[in-house]
Amino acid sequence: MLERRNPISIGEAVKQIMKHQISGVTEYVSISESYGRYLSEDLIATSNVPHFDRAPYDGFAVRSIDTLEASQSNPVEFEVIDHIGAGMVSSKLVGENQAVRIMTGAMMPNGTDAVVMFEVAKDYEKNGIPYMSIKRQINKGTNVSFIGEDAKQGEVLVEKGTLINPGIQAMLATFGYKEVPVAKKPLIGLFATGTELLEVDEELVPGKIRNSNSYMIAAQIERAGGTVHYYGKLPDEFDTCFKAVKDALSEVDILITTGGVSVGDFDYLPGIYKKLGAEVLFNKVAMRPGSVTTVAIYDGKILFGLSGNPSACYVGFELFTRPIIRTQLFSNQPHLRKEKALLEVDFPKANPFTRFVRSATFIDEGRLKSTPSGLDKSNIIMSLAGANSLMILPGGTRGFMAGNEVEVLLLEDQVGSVWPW
Ligand SMILES: Nc1nc2c(c(=O)[nH]1)N[C@H]1C(S)=C(S)[C@@H](COP(=O)(O)OP(=O)(O)OC[C@H]3O[C@@H](n4cnc5c(N)ncnc54)[C@H](O)[C@@H]3O)O[C@H]1N2
Ligand code: MOO
Ligand SMILES: [Mg+2]
Repeated sequence: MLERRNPISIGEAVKQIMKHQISGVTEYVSISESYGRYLSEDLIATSNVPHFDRAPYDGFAVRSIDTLEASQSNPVEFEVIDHIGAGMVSSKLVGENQAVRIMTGAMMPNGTDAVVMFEVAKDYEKNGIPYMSIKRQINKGTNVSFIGEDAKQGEVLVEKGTLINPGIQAMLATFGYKEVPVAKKPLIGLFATGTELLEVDEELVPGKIRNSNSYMIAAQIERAGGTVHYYGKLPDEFDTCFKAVKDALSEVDILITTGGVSVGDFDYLPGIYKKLGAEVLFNKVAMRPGSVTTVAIYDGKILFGLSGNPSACYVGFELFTRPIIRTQLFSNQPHLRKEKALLEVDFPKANPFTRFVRSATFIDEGRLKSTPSGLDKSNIIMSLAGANSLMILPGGTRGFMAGNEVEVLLLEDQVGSVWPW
């Protein structure tokens, strides 16, 4: 007899899963390999940057007090007593009406408090001694890059869980991180189930299709920041599937299966969870696509039973698996970022379930707009290629029209959100 399933809300489903989140683990990698990884600790300034006052221009370091009388009609003359470039330190103490010829990046000499750019000075020699003169007053601090201007020691600069980008690479080097604490990439096991599945290099035959979900999910895992262990595809045979799933669970903390999770005669995942003695958190969610998404817990491990239908599988992963992976990457904002966008097309038909329409969201004249990236059916593959977002059309009795404001979940974004529901 057909088992009746009770759909739970999306928010409740996410909440249930997040109760079983797995903590992240730190590993150290060389700075040259840290680009694209996620910080596992807050990045704190270990020193002031710069850690000495320095010149931001090529010119002359002076005591501003000596420039007070300078004007167009009254040039003030300075004796140039030293000459330094970046990396050099002047040993001179600069006195009244003295200056040091200084290059960008060099440390301000003792006694000086301003830099006169070459462009506003006139330099010359008298009896083999270098001099310069200026015709304007320079305020204290002019053209000085002060200690701590860029970062103050002890300041938290980047939060843990952040993707390391080229700018963060520069910071890491600035603060002397030869080895960088990053989140160990979570390892996620993956099976595709279905007797109909062909390998990617097999010829098409009647009734069979190529297994596309494995490659799609593997890429989604990578995009989320994890590593995939692909175990291969399984035929719809209970014993084979049961053994394969059980064995894999001794190797990974998170196991994804795709297919075989609905109420069909060859949908064996529900029976497998039962025989394992796994706790099924839910097996129906009030959403489209992905309503059959099932999540179970076994021995502290999370089993994601994603739908076999490609679009449903894709959406199930992004809503339910991604935040688990991002939490293991130390993110405090593990969910997809939610923004408001203007709908580009009509969806006149109401749907009792909340829909996640694969869509292309773009900026037009300063506003986010969103349009479906293909057919809105759960068995569709082609709409996924152009999807950079999931447009949320809340379930209910009304349809939606072009120009309505809708919420979109951004798939390629790195910021994420704390809780989008
Ligand atoms: N009587 C009912 N039938 C169905 C229901 C229902 O509630 N009552 N739910 C429908 C919904 S919604 C979905 S979604 C699908 C989910 O099916 P399963 O998760 O059990 O997946 P399968 O039956 O194994 O396959 C469904 C579909 O997807 C294709 N598929 C499977 N794996 C792959 C793969 N790796 N790559 C590409 N395509 C794949 C498969 O060939 C099927 O066409 O159930 C509905 N039925
Ligand atoms: O789970 Mo099905 O995707 O609602 O299409
Ligand atoms: Mg099925």
